[in-house]
Amino acid sequence: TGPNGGKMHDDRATRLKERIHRAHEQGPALVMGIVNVTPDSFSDGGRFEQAEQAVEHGLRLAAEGADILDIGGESTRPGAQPVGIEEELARVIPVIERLSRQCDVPISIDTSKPEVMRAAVSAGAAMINDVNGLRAPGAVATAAELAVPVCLMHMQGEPRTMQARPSYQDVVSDVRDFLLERAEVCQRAGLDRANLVLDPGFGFGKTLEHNLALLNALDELARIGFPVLAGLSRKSMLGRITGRERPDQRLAASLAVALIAAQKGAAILRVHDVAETVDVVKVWNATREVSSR
Ligand SMILES: Nc1nc2ncc(COP(=O)(O)OP(=O)(O)O)nc2c(=O)[nH]1
Repeated sequence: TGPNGGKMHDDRATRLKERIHRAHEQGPALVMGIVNVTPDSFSDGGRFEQAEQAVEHGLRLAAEGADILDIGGESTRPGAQPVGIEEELARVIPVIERLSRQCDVPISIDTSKPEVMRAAVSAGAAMINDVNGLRAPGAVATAAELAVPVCLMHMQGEPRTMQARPSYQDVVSDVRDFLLERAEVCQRAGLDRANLVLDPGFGFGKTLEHNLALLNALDELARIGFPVLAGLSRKSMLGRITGRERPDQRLAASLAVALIAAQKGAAILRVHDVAETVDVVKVWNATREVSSR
């Protein structure tokens, strides 16, 4: 990207950082729409069809009111197999390039690989979302160099094995300590504290009880001093509670936990169902304004 390209990214990243902090300090929560560019997320079209469908999906979520679009090329579902760098780049970069040109909703790259972070920001992404908390070699240095908002998420183990036997001394304090330690490491490496977002990682090495304890303690996490991102949408924990086997049957449960997370001070809600979640946040926000008059 030329100098102005870089400038554009900086502006988008700076504006996004400010919006995240406003959501953290005074609400309402921002809605982050999920755009998965993984073979299992679309009908078995080829590479081009996949990118087309992902761009269309992103544009639809933007039209529904998404404040951020989270683009991911590697499934992190329990049991998921890792994806190589070239494959991940081939999936997400074309989508980010097209989306960042066709709509002005800021884009977040959902990746743990430094090379993908760099290429995605060059292609127009304004945020990094790392389920691995920047623990890959070179990830912290790369994020420091890119200087965009970064979500640090807690995961116990790795997607392939994390749900085998999750165990904690005390899940809330263990997760909080991990996130604070990652935030410390990032700040020591030169990341701007104002760019850091923390995420307890619902479903990432947690039993249902662990997930519910973390949801109940979300206000405690939100008081640590960093904006909090909550990713609960359609997750299997909701299936356990409601008996809804299929993710697309979990809209009501997803909206319930989105409201709970918003009320507990989450700054960003990462969801599949953008239009519905935007309405939930609007209704909640309207009641807040009345009470403050
Ligand atoms: N920051 C953050 N990023 C995430 N990325 C992927 C998934 C995986 O969610 P899953 O339902 O397995 O798949 P997806 O939501 O990508 O369809 N969850 C999170 C999360 O909770 N927080």
